[in-house]
Amino acid sequence: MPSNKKLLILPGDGIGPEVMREVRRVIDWMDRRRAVSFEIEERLVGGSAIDAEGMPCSDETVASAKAADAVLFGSVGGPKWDGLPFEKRPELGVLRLRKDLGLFANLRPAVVLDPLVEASSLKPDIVRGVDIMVVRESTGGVYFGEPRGIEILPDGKRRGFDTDVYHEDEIARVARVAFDLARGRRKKVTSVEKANVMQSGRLWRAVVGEIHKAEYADIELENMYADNCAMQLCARPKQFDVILGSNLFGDVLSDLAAALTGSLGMLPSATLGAVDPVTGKRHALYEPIHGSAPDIAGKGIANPLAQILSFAMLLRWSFGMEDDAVLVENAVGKVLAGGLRTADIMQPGMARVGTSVMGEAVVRELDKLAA
Ligand SMILES: NC(=O)C1=CN([C@@H]2O[C@H](COP(=O)(O)OP(=O)(O)OC[C@H]3O[C@@H](n4cnc5c(N)ncnc54)[C@H](O)[C@@H]3O)[C@@H](O)[C@H]2O)C=CC1
Ligand SMILES: CC(C)CC(=O)C(=O)O
Ligand SMILES: [Mg+2]
Repeated sequence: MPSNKKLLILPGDGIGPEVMREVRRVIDWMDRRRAVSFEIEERLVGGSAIDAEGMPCSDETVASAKAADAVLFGSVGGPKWDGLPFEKRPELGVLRLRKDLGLFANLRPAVVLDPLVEASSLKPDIVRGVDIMVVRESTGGVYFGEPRGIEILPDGKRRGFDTDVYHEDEIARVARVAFDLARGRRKKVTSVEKANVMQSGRLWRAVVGEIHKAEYADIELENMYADNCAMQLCARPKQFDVILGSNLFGDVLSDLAAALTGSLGMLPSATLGAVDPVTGKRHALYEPIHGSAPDIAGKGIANPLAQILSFAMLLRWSFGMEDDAVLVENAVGKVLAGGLRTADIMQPGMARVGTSVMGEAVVRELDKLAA
């Protein structure tokens, strides 16, 4: 008996709708071939929502996201909206969804797939076998802290300011997510901050240490300054298992980790809320870690694999469909092993393809794997 899963799809701007089109092929395949039926609603978000609805994320969209079993998100932003006042920018669409749905833990797996070892800008020996989970806090810190602004001083000069602020409970809950994940992996958490120069970083280190001591003595905890972590990610990435960081540090370090895998176009993510003790459900949003890539939007060359792998994370984390999540991941692996490459991961001797051909190839591999 097919079960209905409510899915809200928000393609967004730039390459968002282009890569989302390829995920729709995978969803259609799941609908056809597996015992699952997706009830899909699609809405605008980001710049396209500003143009049509006057705001980057309407109350109706937030309500739909809350009612859905999961949200699949593309990306927002672009030069067309760069001149808008700060409080009207497209990026506020995704920030609002994270905040209003309580999506505090952003899981960003950076896995170097064997066929792409040579696609990384780092030496093969350095990146082969890298498998890192970045856990980024995603509803607090400097992206949300008040006060913030740009003020004019008496001398006519401008002064810009933001506030990096964390309550200890915000640190504790995301730390538990990281430690729990590490328990199912290689049992190591590297917590990154700048405790040497930031008060919020001092609190971060203290709280993570307390949670570790009280609840996770079986896990190795390493504290590392964020700047050192950036260097270590390039020099010796295999030392890392789970990296835990604030909204800002997790954002920056996961883009860096993406470079190890070959491209930003390869990294999916899941942003999860707390499990409701009554219903056992949680809000969740799945998105690639990349943005709207205005430099390649409209050219049909964007890599859709991060978006497709985000759908695999959705199957795993929101719908408990582990086998199907692995099936999608294996299909992606097969396509790459077969030599197809979008421009961002192109290597000598491989076949360069566009966004649609890559999406079609994933569906063909799904057919073969499921035969
Ligand atoms: N969650 C979201 O919606 C995010 C939105 N943004 C927004 O996206 C816009 C562009 O930001 P950028 O800093 O340029 O970051 P970006 O991630 O959009 O692009 C950075 C570079 O990576 C390349 N790239 C990204 N995704 C790719 C893919 N799937 N296939 C091939 N190449 C890919 C781009 O072509 C570009 O050269 C901005 O408005 C930014 O605020 C940025 C990050 C996240
Ligand atoms: C709000 C986003 C544009 C921030 C970002 O870069 C991200 O979440 O990856
Ligand atoms: Mg980012």
